Amino acid sequence: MTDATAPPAPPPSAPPGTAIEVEGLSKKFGDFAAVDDLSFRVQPGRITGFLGPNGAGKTTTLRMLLGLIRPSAGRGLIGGQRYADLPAPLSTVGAALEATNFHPGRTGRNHLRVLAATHRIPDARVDELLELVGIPAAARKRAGGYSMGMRQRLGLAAALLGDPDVLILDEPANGLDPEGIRWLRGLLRHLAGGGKTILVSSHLLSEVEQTVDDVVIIANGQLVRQGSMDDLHGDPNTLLRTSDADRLLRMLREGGFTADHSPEHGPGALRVVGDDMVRIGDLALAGGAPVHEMRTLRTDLERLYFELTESPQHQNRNRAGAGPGPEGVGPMNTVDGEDQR
Ligand SMILES: Nc1ncnc2c1ncn2[C@@H]1O[C@H](COP(=O)(O)OP(=O)(O)OP(=O)(O)O)[C@@H](O)[C@H]1O
Repeated sequence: MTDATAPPAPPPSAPPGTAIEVEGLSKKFGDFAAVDDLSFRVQPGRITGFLGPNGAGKTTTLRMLLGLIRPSAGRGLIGGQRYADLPAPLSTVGAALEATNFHPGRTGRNHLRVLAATHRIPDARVDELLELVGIPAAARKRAGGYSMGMRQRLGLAAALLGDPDVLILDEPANGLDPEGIRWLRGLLRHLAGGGKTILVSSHLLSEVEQTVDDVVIIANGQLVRQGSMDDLHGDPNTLLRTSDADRLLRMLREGGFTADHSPEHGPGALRVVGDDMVRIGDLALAGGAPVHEMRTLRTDLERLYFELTESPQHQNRNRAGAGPGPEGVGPMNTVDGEDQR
């Protein structure tokens, strides 16, 4: 029987889950603004990469979100509340900030059991999590002998102990081998699929590129870009190579495509807006134009990331005057390249 006086159910479009909201967050250490008027939102059910070069202010931001240090201005909210005001922090937010803060003489399993006991979580949950993070046997050894990757896995298990709605992980892929990174990707995808809100920091876009749905990119404590990975990738184009470029270009335009010569890709190259290769290929075949190459052109994200975070405006304050960045990619490089896949 239904109660006619009951409040109506929330509309199905209301996003379930717990969002993270960062509003004008700042942190000064003396005169130094480690985080500077930073605002962004992290959506439930999605994995968000929190990206920025070393020293950009990622850890400081996460520490403020978790109430470990006090903001100089602004606030970080989890489900609309400051961390300190959460009635059930362990089941709201799980965090793994550093992979080193385990008692070296205690086994990983005991570490989790102690943590679990203080929150009346049964030991069975500990064993379940050790299975989940892939260290059921190793967790019976002392944590002091753990590799970085094992400490990361144990930290993740600790973060998941209270089955929280929100996961905040600082550089969780550090110390994991490629197989471990693939495993982590699968686990985070699974957790986000269950509605969890996941914020993962990294100083490498390439490390999280295949893992995250959204990105928040910061440099020198300030926001430089926020959006989905699709936004970051931009619209795909198609590169075509032919021995009869003028003719094929005419045919493509008559077929409704926006296209042009692309001399930077060599002789006979055409760039077509969009990636409808079936229609493009059919058009070329129908017109009898030989196609020697056809592939999708995408923004080179690694270059874009350096462009965003190392532009003259955002050049890393910790490396000012230190010359160009990794592999000679310096602030003067522009984002006109695409990857070759
Ligand atoms: N307690 C502190 N006192 C003074 N400066 C600090 C303090 N904590 C952090 N900083 C400085 O604030 C800046 C941001 O540091 P933070 O650790 O937040 O960067 P990060 O983006 O997490 O870098 P990384 O990727 O290297 O971990 C750095 O220049 C750092 O030296």
